[in-house]
Amino acid sequence: MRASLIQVGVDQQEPVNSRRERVASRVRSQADADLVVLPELWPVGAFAFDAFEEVAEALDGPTHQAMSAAARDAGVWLHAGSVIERDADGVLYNTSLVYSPDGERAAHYRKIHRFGFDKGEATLLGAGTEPVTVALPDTTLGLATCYDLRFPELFRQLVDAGAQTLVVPAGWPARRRAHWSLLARARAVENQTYVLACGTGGTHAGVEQAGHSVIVDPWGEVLAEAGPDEEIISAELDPELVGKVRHSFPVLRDRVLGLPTP
Ligand SMILES: O=C(O)CCC(=O)C(=O)O
Repeated sequence: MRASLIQVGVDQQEPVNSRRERVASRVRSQADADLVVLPELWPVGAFAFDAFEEVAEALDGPTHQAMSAAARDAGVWLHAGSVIERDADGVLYNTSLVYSPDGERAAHYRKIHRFGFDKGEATLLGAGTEPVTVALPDTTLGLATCYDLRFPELFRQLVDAGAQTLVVPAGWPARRRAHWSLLARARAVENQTYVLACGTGGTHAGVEQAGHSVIVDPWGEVLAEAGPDEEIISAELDPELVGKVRHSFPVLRDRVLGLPTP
């Protein structure tokens, strides 16, 4: 199973509509992949808070239209990264979208852990409340977004629900790049899963992005890693490797649950 991560360079000089078309054509260029992954909030930029209201869209909005068509044309499963979603009550969310190869939206996931402490996303957006897994023919995806990467309990919940490939779109800042790379590998090792961590490149809203998207296998080996700018990385995933690693080194079996509070 071939996975491609498109590390989109987000430049605010590029109009959102142009970026949508450009990214859709990059998705179409990956027709030899089974699964294509895009980053967090690539239409607007994860730190372009001032633009969130303006670009907010319904679940069937312009990004949905473009990504559904691109997935169908390429014949791939597409994790289309995330958009600023506006729901029927006017609440905004950071929402990831997943499409099947026939262009149907297979799932959406509203980011649970909002970043910014008392600023930015944490004050502008509503919080998701539901972990989401998506069954593909060869693997089950567990969905998380950017700051979620710091919360291992969410990933354990996804693994308990059957996730074998954890997908993490992000807009991670360059100044904490070491955390990004470390946590992506840690989530793979501790959960014995593939991790597909897809960030953005370039600089937007004055925040230099880490880039360095990475594909990690269930033993913690890095199969592919991007540099800082727009780039596509790919790797072959062996759907049987998750089971093999869990069988030969059965750490998950040794979990001790329900310990008393000290
Ligand atoms: O946790 C971090 O250091 C970065 C998180 C972030 O940028 C985000 O969730 O948008």
